Amino acid sequence: MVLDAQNSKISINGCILIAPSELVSDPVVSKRHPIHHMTWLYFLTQINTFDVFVDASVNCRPTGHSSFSDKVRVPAGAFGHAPPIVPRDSERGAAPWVTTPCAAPRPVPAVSCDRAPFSTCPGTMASSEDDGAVDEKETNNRRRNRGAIATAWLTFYNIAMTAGWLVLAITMMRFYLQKGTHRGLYRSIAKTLKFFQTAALVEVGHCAIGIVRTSVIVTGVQVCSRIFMVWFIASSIRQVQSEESVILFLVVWTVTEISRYSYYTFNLLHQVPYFIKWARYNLFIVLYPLGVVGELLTIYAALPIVRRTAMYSLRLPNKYNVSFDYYYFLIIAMLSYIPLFPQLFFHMLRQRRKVLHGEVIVEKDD
Ligand SMILES: CCCCCCCCCCCCC[C@@H](O)CC(=O)SCCNC(=O)CCNC(=O)[C@H](O)C(C)(C)COP(=O)(O)OP(=O)(O)OC[C@H]1O[C@@H](n2cnc3c(N)ncnc32)[C@H](O)[C@@H]1OP(=O)(O)O
Repeated sequence: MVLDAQNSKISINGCILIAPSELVSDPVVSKRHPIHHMTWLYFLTQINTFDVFVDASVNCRPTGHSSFSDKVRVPAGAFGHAPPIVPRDSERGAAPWVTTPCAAPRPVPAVSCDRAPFSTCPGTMASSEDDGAVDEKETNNRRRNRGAIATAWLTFYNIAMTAGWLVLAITMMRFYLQKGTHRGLYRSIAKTLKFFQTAALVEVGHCAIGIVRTSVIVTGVQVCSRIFMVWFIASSIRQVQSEESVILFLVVWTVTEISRYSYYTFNLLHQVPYFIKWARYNLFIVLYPLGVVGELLTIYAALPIVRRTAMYSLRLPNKYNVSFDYYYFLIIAMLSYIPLFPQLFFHMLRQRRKVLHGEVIVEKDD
Protein backbone atom coordinates (compact mmCIF):
# COMPACT_ATOMS: atom_id res chain seq x y z
CA MET A 1 0.00 0.00 0.00
CA VAL A 2 1.28 3.44 -0.91
CA LEU A 3 0.29 6.69 0.70
CA ASP A 4 0.68 9.80 -1.35
CA ALA A 5 0.13 12.66 1.08
CA GLN A 6 0.74 15.43 -1.42
CA ASN A 7 -1.87 14.26 -3.86
CA SER A 8 -4.34 12.98 -1.31
CA LYS A 9 -4.17 9.49 -2.63
CA ILE A 10 -4.13 6.12 -1.00
CA SER A 11 -3.13 3.25 -3.16
CA ILE A 12 -4.09 -0.21 -2.02
CA ASN A 13 -3.20 -3.34 -3.93
CA GLY A 14 -2.38 -1.17 -6.90
CA CYS A 15 -5.76 0.59 -6.82
CA ILE A 16 -5.58 4.29 -6.18
CA LEU A 17 -8.32 5.85 -4.11
CA ILE A 18 -8.78 9.51 -4.97
CA ALA A 19 -10.73 12.02 -2.99
CA PRO A 20 -13.49 13.94 -4.77
CA SER A 21 -12.19 17.27 -5.94
CA GLU A 22 -14.19 19.21 -3.34
CA LEU A 23 -12.29 17.58 -0.59
CA VAL A 24 -8.92 17.70 -2.26
CA SER A 25 -9.34 21.41 -2.76
CA ASP A 26 -10.30 21.86 0.87
CA PRO A 27 -7.36 23.75 2.41
CA VAL A 28 -7.32 21.45 5.41
CA VAL A 29 -7.27 18.40 3.23
CA SER A 30 -4.67 19.56 0.80
CA LYS A 31 -2.36 21.44 3.12
CA ARG A 32 -2.70 19.98 6.54
CA HIS A 33 -3.93 16.45 6.75
CA PRO A 34 -4.52 15.12 3.30
CA ILE A 35 -4.19 11.53 4.24
CA HIS A 36 -5.91 11.97 7.52
CA HIS A 37 -8.91 13.36 5.75
CA MET A 38 -8.73 10.53 3.32
CA THR A 39 -9.51 8.35 6.31
CA TRP A 40 -12.55 10.42 7.07
CA LEU A 41 -13.45 10.33 3.46
CA TYR A 42 -13.03 6.61 3.33
CA PHE A 43 -15.30 6.04 6.26
CA LEU A 44 -17.80 8.62 5.24
CA THR A 45 -18.03 6.60 2.09
CA GLN A 46 -19.07 3.68 4.19
CA ILE A 47 -22.13 5.60 5.26
CA ASN A 48 -22.84 6.65 1.71
CA THR A 49 -21.96 10.29 2.09
CA PHE A 50 -19.31 10.41 -0.62
CA ASP A 51 -18.17 8.49 -3.59
CA VAL A 52 -14.56 7.47 -3.55
CA PHE A 53 -13.04 6.83 -6.91
CA VAL A 54 -10.80 3.96 -7.66
CA ASP A 55 -8.59 4.80 -10.58
CA ALA A 56 -9.18 1.81 -12.81
CA SER A 57 -6.33 2.74 -15.08
CA VAL A 58 -3.89 1.72 -12.39
CA ASN A 59 -3.36 -1.97 -12.46
CA CYS A 60 -6.34 -2.75 -10.23
CA ARG A 61 -7.12 -6.26 -9.20
CA PRO A 62 -10.41 -7.49 -10.67
CA THR A 63 -12.54 -4.47 -11.37
CA GLY A 64 -15.85 -3.76 -9.70
CA HIS A 65 -16.62 -4.16 -6.06
CA SER A 66 -14.87 -7.47 -5.89
CA SER A 67 -11.54 -5.66 -6.18
CA PHE A 68 -11.98 -4.95 -2.51
CA SER A 69 -13.47 -8.23 -1.52
CA ASP A 70 -10.53 -8.90 0.78
CA LYS A 71 -9.60 -6.93 3.81
CA VAL A 72 -8.35 -3.46 3.16
CA ARG A 73 -5.82 -2.46 5.75
CA VAL A 74 -4.66 1.07 6.18
CA PRO A 75 -1.93 1.78 8.71
CA ALA A 76 -3.43 4.41 10.95
CA GLY A 77 -0.04 5.83 11.88
CA ALA A 78 -0.05 7.47 8.48
CA PHE A 79 -3.09 9.53 9.31
CA GLY A 80 -1.70 11.82 11.95
CA HIS A 81 -2.53 11.46 15.60
CA ALA A 82 -6.24 10.93 15.46
CA PRO A 83 -7.21 7.37 16.32
CA PRO A 84 -8.53 5.25 13.49
CA ILE A 85 -12.24 4.80 13.04
CA VAL A 86 -13.53 1.37 12.25
CA PRO A 87 -17.06 1.31 10.94
CA ARG A 88 -19.51 -1.06 12.49
CA ASP A 89 -21.09 -3.71 10.31
CA SER A 90 -24.25 -1.72 9.95
CA GLU A 91 -22.32 1.25 8.62
CA ARG A 92 -20.66 -0.49 5.78
CA GLY A 93 -22.47 0.72 2.75
CA ALA A 94 -23.84 -1.78 0.31
CA ALA A 95 -21.74 -0.64 -2.64
CA PRO A 96 -19.52 2.24 -1.67
CA TRP A 97 -16.78 1.66 -4.20
CA VAL A 98 -16.91 2.70 -7.81
CA THR A 99 -14.24 1.58 -10.20
CA THR A 100 -14.52 4.31 -12.78
CA PRO A 101 -14.43 8.03 -12.14
CA CYS A 102 -17.97 9.36 -11.68
CA ALA A 103 -19.55 12.68 -12.32
CA ALA A 104 -19.49 15.31 -9.63
CA PRO A 105 -19.39 14.01 -6.10
CA ARG A 106 -22.44 14.40 -3.98
CA PRO A 107 -22.61 17.53 -1.82
CA VAL A 108 -21.10 17.34 1.62
CA PRO A 109 -23.71 17.59 4.36
CA ALA A 110 -22.79 19.68 7.40
CA VAL A 111 -23.11 16.72 9.71
CA SER A 112 -22.96 13.41 8.02
CA CYS A 113 -23.38 10.96 10.82
CA ASP A 114 -26.25 8.54 10.96
CA ARG A 115 -25.12 6.65 14.02
CA ALA A 116 -26.73 6.16 17.39
CA PRO A 117 -26.99 9.41 19.35
CA PHE A 118 -24.23 8.56 21.83
CA SER A 119 -21.80 7.11 19.37
CA THR A 120 -18.49 8.46 18.17
CA CYS A 121 -19.23 10.07 14.87
CA PRO A 122 -16.86 11.23 12.16
CA GLY A 123 -19.17 13.99 11.15
CA THR A 124 -17.23 17.22 11.49
CA MET A 125 -14.05 18.49 9.91
CA ALA A 126 -11.55 20.58 11.77
CA SER A 127 -10.39 23.78 10.23
CA SER A 128 -7.76 25.14 12.55
CA GLU A 129 -4.49 26.38 11.13
CA ASP A 130 -2.53 24.53 13.71
CA ASP A 131 -1.89 20.83 13.22
CA GLY A 132 -2.02 20.00 16.91
CA ALA A 133 -5.16 22.03 17.35
CA VAL A 134 -6.80 20.19 14.48
CA ASP A 135 -6.06 16.83 16.04
CA GLU A 136 -7.11 18.03 19.46
CA LYS A 137 -10.38 19.32 18.06
CA GLU A 138 -11.10 16.02 16.41
CA THR A 139 -10.34 14.08 19.57
CA ASN A 140 -12.60 16.40 21.50
CA ASN A 141 -15.32 15.96 18.91
CA ARG A 142 -15.14 12.21 19.34
CA ARG A 143 -15.34 12.62 23.09
CA ARG A 144 -18.22 15.06 22.90
CA ASN A 145 -20.10 12.85 20.49
CA ARG A 146 -20.03 9.88 22.83
CA GLY A 147 -21.52 12.20 25.40
CA ALA A 148 -20.26 13.24 28.80
CA ILE A 149 -22.79 11.06 30.59
CA ALA A 150 -21.87 7.99 28.58
CA THR A 151 -18.15 8.59 29.17
CA ALA A 152 -18.69 9.15 32.88
CA TRP A 153 -20.78 6.00 33.11
CA LEU A 154 -18.19 3.92 31.22
CA THR A 155 -15.41 5.25 33.42
CA PHE A 156 -17.37 4.39 36.55
CA TYR A 157 -18.31 0.97 35.18
CA ASN A 158 -14.75 0.09 34.20
CA ILE A 159 -13.27 1.25 37.50
CA ALA A 160 -15.88 -0.77 39.40
CA MET A 161 -15.22 -3.87 37.28
CA THR A 162 -11.43 -3.52 37.64
CA ALA A 163 -11.90 -3.24 41.39
CA GLY A 164 -14.24 -6.25 41.45
CA TRP A 165 -11.82 -8.49 39.59
CA LEU A 166 -8.93 -7.23 41.75
CA VAL A 167 -10.90 -8.23 44.83
CA LEU A 168 -11.41 -11.65 43.28
CA ALA A 169 -7.68 -11.96 42.55
CA ILE A 170 -6.73 -10.98 46.09
CA THR A 171 -9.33 -13.28 47.66
CA MET A 172 -8.09 -16.21 45.59
CA MET A 173 -4.45 -15.55 46.41
CA ARG A 174 -5.17 -15.15 50.10
CA PHE A 175 -7.25 -18.32 50.16
CA TYR A 176 -4.52 -20.33 48.50
CA LEU A 177 -1.75 -18.91 50.69
CA GLN A 178 -3.73 -19.57 53.87
CA LYS A 179 -5.19 -22.97 53.04
CA GLY A 180 -2.52 -24.33 50.72
CA THR A 181 -5.20 -25.98 48.56
CA HIS A 182 -7.69 -24.95 45.92
CA ARG A 183 -10.46 -26.97 47.54
CA GLY A 184 -13.11 -24.63 48.85
CA LEU A 185 -11.68 -21.73 46.86
CA TYR A 186 -14.64 -21.52 44.50
CA ARG A 187 -17.10 -21.29 47.37
CA SER A 188 -15.10 -18.46 48.92
CA ILE A 189 -15.42 -16.33 45.81
CA ALA A 190 -18.72 -17.56 44.35
CA LYS A 191 -20.86 -14.57 45.33
CA THR A 192 -18.38 -11.96 44.14
CA LEU A 193 -17.74 -13.86 40.94
CA LYS A 194 -21.44 -14.21 40.18
CA PHE A 195 -22.00 -10.53 40.78
CA PHE A 196 -19.16 -9.20 38.64
CA GLN A 197 -19.47 -11.71 35.84
CA THR A 198 -23.22 -11.12 35.61
CA ALA A 199 -22.63 -7.37 35.63
CA ALA A 200 -20.76 -7.84 32.35
CA LEU A 201 -24.19 -8.20 30.71
CA VAL A 202 -24.25 -4.41 30.80
CA GLU A 203 -21.56 -4.51 28.10
CA VAL A 204 -24.00 -6.02 25.64
CA GLY A 205 -26.18 -2.98 26.34
CA HIS A 206 -23.21 -0.65 25.74
CA CYS A 207 -22.76 -2.14 22.29
CA ALA A 208 -26.49 -2.12 21.56
CA ILE A 209 -26.88 1.58 22.28
CA GLY A 210 -23.62 2.37 20.50
CA ILE A 211 -21.52 3.87 23.29
CA VAL A 212 -18.77 1.34 22.56
CA ARG A 213 -17.79 0.28 19.10
CA THR A 214 -18.06 -3.47 19.44
CA SER A 215 -20.39 -5.99 17.92
CA VAL A 216 -23.36 -6.94 20.10
CA ILE A 217 -23.03 -10.51 18.90
CA VAL A 218 -19.33 -10.92 19.73
CA THR A 219 -19.82 -9.38 23.15
CA GLY A 220 -23.06 -11.32 23.69
CA VAL A 221 -21.44 -14.69 22.93
CA GLN A 222 -18.48 -13.92 25.16
CA VAL A 223 -20.52 -12.66 28.11
CA CYS A 224 -23.30 -15.28 27.89
CA SER A 225 -20.87 -18.19 27.69
CA ARG A 226 -19.16 -16.94 30.85
CA ILE A 227 -22.45 -16.42 32.67
CA PHE A 228 -23.49 -19.88 31.65
CA MET A 229 -20.24 -21.29 33.09
CA VAL A 230 -20.71 -19.46 36.36
CA TRP A 231 -24.42 -19.98 36.99
CA PHE A 232 -25.27 -23.23 35.27
CA ILE A 233 -22.05 -25.18 35.73
CA ALA A 234 -19.69 -24.05 38.47
CA SER A 235 -22.26 -22.72 40.91
CA SER A 236 -24.94 -25.33 40.27
CA ILE A 237 -22.80 -28.44 40.37
CA ARG A 238 -20.89 -28.47 43.63
CA GLN A 239 -18.92 -31.57 42.73
CA VAL A 240 -17.05 -29.74 39.96
CA GLN A 241 -16.03 -26.82 42.12
CA SER A 242 -12.92 -28.60 43.34
CA GLU A 243 -11.72 -29.47 39.82
CA GLU A 244 -8.39 -27.92 38.85
CA SER A 245 -9.99 -26.82 35.61
CA VAL A 246 -12.24 -24.43 37.54
CA ILE A 247 -9.20 -22.78 39.06
CA LEU A 248 -7.63 -22.63 35.61
CA PHE A 249 -10.45 -20.64 34.04
CA LEU A 250 -10.89 -18.52 37.16
CA VAL A 251 -7.25 -17.43 37.13
CA VAL A 252 -7.34 -16.85 33.38
CA TRP A 253 -10.55 -14.79 33.53
CA THR A 254 -9.23 -12.75 36.45
CA VAL A 255 -5.96 -11.80 34.75
CA THR A 256 -7.85 -11.01 31.54
CA GLU A 257 -10.47 -8.85 33.15
CA ILE A 258 -8.06 -6.85 35.29
CA SER A 259 -6.03 -5.95 32.22
CA ARG A 260 -9.12 -5.41 30.04
CA TYR A 261 -11.10 -3.14 32.34
CA SER A 262 -8.04 -1.18 33.43
CA TYR A 263 -7.18 -0.70 29.75
CA TYR A 264 -10.67 0.64 29.04
CA THR A 265 -10.45 2.97 32.03
CA PHE A 266 -7.10 4.43 31.01
CA ASN A 267 -8.24 4.59 27.41
CA LEU A 268 -11.23 6.70 28.41
CA LEU A 269 -8.84 8.98 30.28
CA HIS A 270 -6.53 9.04 27.21
CA GLN A 271 -3.53 7.89 29.26
CA VAL A 272 -2.86 4.21 28.69
CA PRO A 273 0.39 2.92 30.21
CA TYR A 274 2.07 0.81 27.55
CA PHE A 275 2.31 -2.31 29.71
CA ILE A 276 -1.48 -2.30 30.19
CA LYS A 277 -2.07 -1.94 26.48
CA TRP A 278 0.50 -4.65 25.87
CA ALA A 279 -1.14 -6.96 28.42
CA ARG A 280 -4.64 -6.34 27.02
CA TYR A 281 -3.63 -7.14 23.46
CA ASN A 282 -1.03 -9.89 23.98
CA LEU A 283 -1.96 -11.98 26.98
CA PHE A 284 -5.16 -13.21 25.35
CA ILE A 285 -3.07 -15.16 22.82
CA VAL A 286 -2.19 -17.57 25.61
CA LEU A 287 -5.07 -16.92 28.00
CA TYR A 288 -7.93 -17.46 25.56
CA PRO A 289 -6.98 -21.05 24.68
CA LEU A 290 -6.20 -21.76 28.34
CA GLY A 291 -9.58 -20.36 29.38
CA VAL A 292 -11.33 -22.51 26.80
CA VAL A 293 -9.47 -25.61 28.01
CA GLY A 294 -10.49 -24.83 31.60
CA GLU A 295 -14.11 -24.27 30.66
CA LEU A 296 -14.38 -27.37 28.46
CA LEU A 297 -12.73 -29.63 31.04
CA THR A 298 -15.14 -28.32 33.67
CA ILE A 299 -18.19 -29.00 31.52
CA TYR A 300 -16.77 -32.41 30.71
CA ALA A 301 -16.35 -33.14 34.42
CA ALA A 302 -19.96 -32.09 34.96
CA LEU A 303 -21.38 -34.48 32.35
CA PRO A 304 -21.59 -37.68 34.46
CA ILE A 305 -23.08 -35.76 37.37
CA VAL A 306 -25.69 -34.15 35.16
CA ARG A 307 -26.54 -37.50 33.63
CA ARG A 308 -26.87 -39.17 37.02
CA THR A 309 -28.96 -36.47 38.64
CA ALA A 310 -30.94 -35.46 35.53
CA MET A 311 -30.65 -31.88 36.74
CA TYR A 312 -32.33 -29.12 34.74
CA SER A 313 -33.88 -31.81 32.59
CA LEU A 314 -37.48 -32.31 31.71
CA ARG A 315 -38.67 -35.79 30.87
CA LEU A 316 -41.87 -36.77 29.16
CA PRO A 317 -44.65 -37.06 30.06
CA ASN A 318 -45.12 -33.68 31.69
CA LYS A 319 -47.80 -31.01 31.65
CA TYR A 320 -45.89 -28.90 29.11
CA ASN A 321 -45.39 -31.87 26.83
CA VAL A 322 -41.78 -30.93 26.11
CA SER A 323 -38.60 -32.73 26.95
CA PHE A 324 -35.20 -31.23 27.61
CA ASP A 325 -32.04 -33.07 28.48
CA TYR A 326 -29.39 -30.90 30.06
CA TYR A 327 -26.81 -33.60 29.44
CA TYR A 328 -27.19 -33.31 25.69
CA PHE A 329 -27.46 -29.56 25.96
CA LEU A 330 -24.01 -29.55 27.59
CA ILE A 331 -22.60 -31.68 24.81
CA ILE A 332 -24.00 -29.24 22.25
CA ALA A 333 -22.57 -26.33 24.26
CA MET A 334 -19.14 -27.97 24.19
CA LEU A 335 -19.39 -28.55 20.46
CA SER A 336 -20.42 -24.94 19.90
CA TYR A 337 -16.96 -23.87 21.04
CA ILE A 338 -15.62 -25.25 17.76
CA PRO A 339 -17.29 -22.63 15.53
CA LEU A 340 -17.59 -19.84 18.09
CA PHE A 341 -14.25 -19.69 19.83
CA PRO A 342 -12.21 -19.05 16.64
CA GLN A 343 -14.50 -16.11 15.84
CA LEU A 344 -13.78 -14.52 19.21
CA PHE A 345 -10.10 -15.27 18.99
CA PHE A 346 -9.73 -13.83 15.50
CA HIS A 347 -11.77 -10.82 16.54
CA MET A 348 -9.20 -10.22 19.26
CA LEU A 349 -6.33 -10.73 16.81
CA ARG A 350 -7.87 -8.05 14.58
CA GLN A 351 -8.25 -5.72 17.56
CA ARG A 352 -4.63 -6.40 18.40
CA ARG A 353 -3.45 -5.47 14.91
CA LYS A 354 -5.55 -2.33 15.05
CA VAL A 355 -4.38 -1.15 18.44
CA LEU A 356 -0.77 -2.32 18.56
CA HIS A 357 0.12 -2.00 14.90
CA GLY A 358 -2.19 0.87 14.06
CA GLU A 359 -4.03 -0.86 11.25
CA VAL A 360 -7.55 0.08 10.29
CA ILE A 361 -9.15 -3.12 9.20
CA VAL A 362 -12.22 -2.97 7.06
CA GLU A 363 -13.86 -6.14 5.96
CA LYS A 364 -16.06 -6.00 2.94
CA ASP A 365 -19.40 -7.61 3.59
CA ASP A 366 -19.40 -9.40 0.29
C1 LIG B 1 -25.83 -20.17 26.68
C2 LIG B 1 -25.03 -21.35 26.27
C3 LIG B 1 -23.64 -20.99 26.00
C4 LIG B 1 -22.95 -22.06 25.26
C5 LIG B 1 -21.49 -21.88 25.14
C6 LIG B 1 -21.08 -21.20 23.90
C7 LIG B 1 -19.62 -21.28 23.73
C8 LIG B 1 -19.07 -20.12 23.00
C9 LIG B 1 -17.58 -20.15 22.95
C10 LIG B 1 -17.04 -18.98 23.71
C11 LIG B 1 -15.64 -19.21 24.17
C12 LIG B 1 -15.34 -18.20 25.23
C13 LIG B 1 -14.17 -18.60 26.02
C14 LIG B 1 -13.82 -17.53 27.05
O1 LIG B 1 -14.82 -17.44 28.03
C15 LIG B 1 -12.51 -17.84 27.64
C16 LIG B 1 -11.85 -16.58 28.08
O2 LIG B 1 -12.35 -15.51 28.13
S1 LIG B 1 -10.27 -16.79 28.50
C17 LIG B 1 -9.64 -15.16 28.76
C18 LIG B 1 -9.18 -14.46 27.51
N1 LIG B 1 -10.28 -13.79 26.95
C19 LIG B 1 -10.22 -12.54 26.42
O3 LIG B 1 -9.20 -11.92 26.34
C20 LIG B 1 -11.50 -11.96 25.93
C21 LIG B 1 -12.09 -11.07 26.97
N2 LIG B 1 -13.26 -10.47 26.46
C22 LIG B 1 -13.24 -9.46 25.60
O4 LIG B 1 -12.21 -8.95 25.27
C23 LIG B 1 -14.55 -8.95 25.06
O5 LIG B 1 -15.57 -9.53 25.74
C24 LIG B 1 -14.68 -9.16 23.54
C25 LIG B 1 -16.10 -8.83 23.14
C26 LIG B 1 -14.34 -10.62 23.17
C27 LIG B 1 -13.73 -8.23 22.80
O6 LIG B 1 -13.84 -6.95 23.23
P1 LIG B 1 -13.99 -5.70 22.23
O7 LIG B 1 -14.57 -6.11 20.93
O8 LIG B 1 -14.73 -4.66 22.96
O9 LIG B 1 -12.54 -5.30 21.87
P2 LIG B 1 -11.69 -4.17 22.50
O10 LIG B 1 -11.42 -4.50 23.91
O11 LIG B 1 -10.49 -4.02 21.63
O12 LIG B 1 -12.61 -2.87 22.43
C28 LIG B 1 -13.09 -2.33 21.20
C29 LIG B 1 -13.43 -0.85 21.40
O13 LIG B 1 -14.49 -0.72 22.34
C30 LIG B 1 -14.04 0.01 23.46
N3 LIG B 1 -14.67 -0.58 24.61
C31 LIG B 1 -15.12 -1.83 24.73
N4 LIG B 1 -15.63 -2.04 25.93
C32 LIG B 1 -15.48 -0.87 26.60
C33 LIG B 1 -15.81 -0.44 27.89
N5 LIG B 1 -16.38 -1.27 28.78
N6 LIG B 1 -15.53 0.82 28.22
C34 LIG B 1 -14.95 1.67 27.36
N7 LIG B 1 -14.60 1.33 26.11
C35 LIG B 1 -14.88 0.07 25.73
C36 LIG B 1 -12.56 -0.19 23.46
O14 LIG B 1 -11.87 0.79 24.15
C37 LIG B 1 -12.29 -0.11 21.99
O15 LIG B 1 -12.40 1.23 21.58
P3 LIG B 1 -11.35 1.88 20.59
O16 LIG B 1 -11.50 1.14 19.30
O17 LIG B 1 -11.74 3.30 20.50
O18 LIG B 1 -10.00 1.68 21.20
